[in-house]
Amino acid sequence: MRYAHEVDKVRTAERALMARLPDGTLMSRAAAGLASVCARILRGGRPHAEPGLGVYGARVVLLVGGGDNGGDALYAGAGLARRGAGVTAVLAGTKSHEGGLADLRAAGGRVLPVAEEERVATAIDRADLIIDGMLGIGGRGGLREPYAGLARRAADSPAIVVACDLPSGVDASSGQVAGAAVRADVTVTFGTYKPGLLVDPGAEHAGVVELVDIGLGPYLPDPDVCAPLAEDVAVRLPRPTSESNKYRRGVVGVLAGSETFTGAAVLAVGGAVRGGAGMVRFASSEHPVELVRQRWPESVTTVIGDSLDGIGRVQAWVAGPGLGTDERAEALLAQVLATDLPVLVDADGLTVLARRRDLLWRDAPTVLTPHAGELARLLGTDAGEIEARRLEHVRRAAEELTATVLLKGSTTLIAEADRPVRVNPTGTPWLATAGSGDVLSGLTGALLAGGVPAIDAAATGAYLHGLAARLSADPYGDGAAPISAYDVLDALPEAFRTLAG
Ligand SMILES: NC(=O)C1=CN([C@@H]2O[C@H](COP(=O)(O)OP(=O)(O)OC[C@H]3O[C@@H](n4cnc5c(N)ncnc54)[C@H](OP(=O)(O)O)[C@@H]3O)[C@@H](O)[C@H]2O)[C@@H](O)CC1
Ligand SMILES: Nc1ncnc2c1ncn2[C@@H]1O[C@H](COP(=O)(O)OP(=O)(O)O)[C@@H](O)[C@H]1O
Ligand SMILES: [K+]
Repeated sequence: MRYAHEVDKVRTAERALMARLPDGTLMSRAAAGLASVCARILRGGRPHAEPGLGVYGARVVLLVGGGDNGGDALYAGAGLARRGAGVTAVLAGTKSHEGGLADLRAAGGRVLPVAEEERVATAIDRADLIIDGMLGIGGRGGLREPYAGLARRAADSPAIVVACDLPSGVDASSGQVAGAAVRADVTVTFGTYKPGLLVDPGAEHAGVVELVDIGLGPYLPDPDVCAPLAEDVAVRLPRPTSESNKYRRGVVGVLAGSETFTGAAVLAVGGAVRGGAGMVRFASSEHPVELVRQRWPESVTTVIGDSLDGIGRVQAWVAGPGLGTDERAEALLAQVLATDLPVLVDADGLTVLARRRDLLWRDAPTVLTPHAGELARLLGTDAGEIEARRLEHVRRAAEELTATVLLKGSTTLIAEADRPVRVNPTGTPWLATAGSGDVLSGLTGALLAGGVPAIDAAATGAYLHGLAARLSADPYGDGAAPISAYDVLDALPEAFRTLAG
């Protein structure tokens, strides 16, 4: 698991640790870690194969802000200068860290005030590696000048950009980017991950994130956000044993589809079948039932009117994809939510819930899987607000709706009240294709029916779904192609194997 802490918690832990250490120890640990990652990059090691020219003679530019983030960059620059790099510090703050500046000068580094525009521009354009030390966890809001201009120039340079602690302009606690921000190839972060490095839009500005241990661990409280690694997810996968039978593996009920929308039902049932359900019971009107029977003959289907009576026993429900939003849909959804079973509500089901939030007053686990537009309807705000501050909104939704909320999008987030928000690390933008969300609902429903707790089912479902999409869009890791929701379904067995293997 990768754990992330918000700024106030990082600062409290840093204070507690600093009180036990000689002055400057933490900064020198941070700077040494940063310098060693930069040296590795210059030598051509992972994660970058280029430029591989070594540290000696490499042209390194430091973008230095007025705070301690600039101090880290200056000390790291001094370390690289001592190994033979040609280091130029561009001083962009109203002041600069004195100790760091003295160390860089003593190591033979060059210093340029930001006002020397032409020389600064030339240095950035010719750099092999740029360290962004403008703002760290002290940054607030979008970058102001001259930082914003330097960030733009760095983006146009062919140099590898390494962010110190976090890309300047990214809000450390939320991942919000309010205006100009640095786009890094690699971010070297200190002590713990920051939520803004894991959650978009911040995450996509951070590139590959490397954590440098500065000894903060024992002083950090529970994390605010965490991102599971493959092994964390693998242990949660339900696996059949010799004791298993189809009922014990979990029977999932799927209430989806309507005369108008049939495809969503076929895809949701497919997700449940491929998600490892022992049996899928599908309830809908005539046309979708006919199509599901043709495509998934292994499912048990029932044509229903406005009652679910006689469907048979299930251990969890998936309700909503293609269901419609009329009174019949509302009545059926109400019946599902009146059970004491885990229920996942998606798509049209969420639109119905936006006007019937009372249906969520229940004791059994409820998982909601909205995209930003659906969550906006549920919370009475607009999708742009949600996209800009995903973390805040997914937390708010989990609390207000008393449910496990999986917010889909460029980084899928999963929240439950009083627990760290989980960030899904898999996925690809190619997944943004109609119907792929229906696959996720069926898949997650199968995990719920298999007895996986709601937050783990949602996190595991999102992980497998994103992995299947990657395997299908870019199976050889050498170039991606567009995929359909069906391709995601077809890649699910491979995703399970990859994870379990
Ligand atoms: N503490 C420790 O033990 C350790 C800390 N470490 C390092 O310290 C870093 C935190 O350092 P920090 O607290 O000095 O804040 P930092 O991010 O450098 O700059 C804040 C300054 O920027 C300014 N500013 C803010 N927003 C702005 C904007 N949008 N656009 C332009 N300017 C803006 C703001 O100025 P103001 O607006 O207040 O005038 C403020 O003065 C941390 O990330 C890590 O790298 C490591 O060494 C490990 C040990
Ligand atoms: N920019 C993106 N990057 C990665 N994944 C994305 C992006 N946008 C959407 N997705 C994913 O694509 C899927 C789309 O689901 P959804 O919006 O419900 O579509 P549908 O309702 O048509 O099935 C979700 O799993 C979502 O997380
Ligand atoms: K930075």
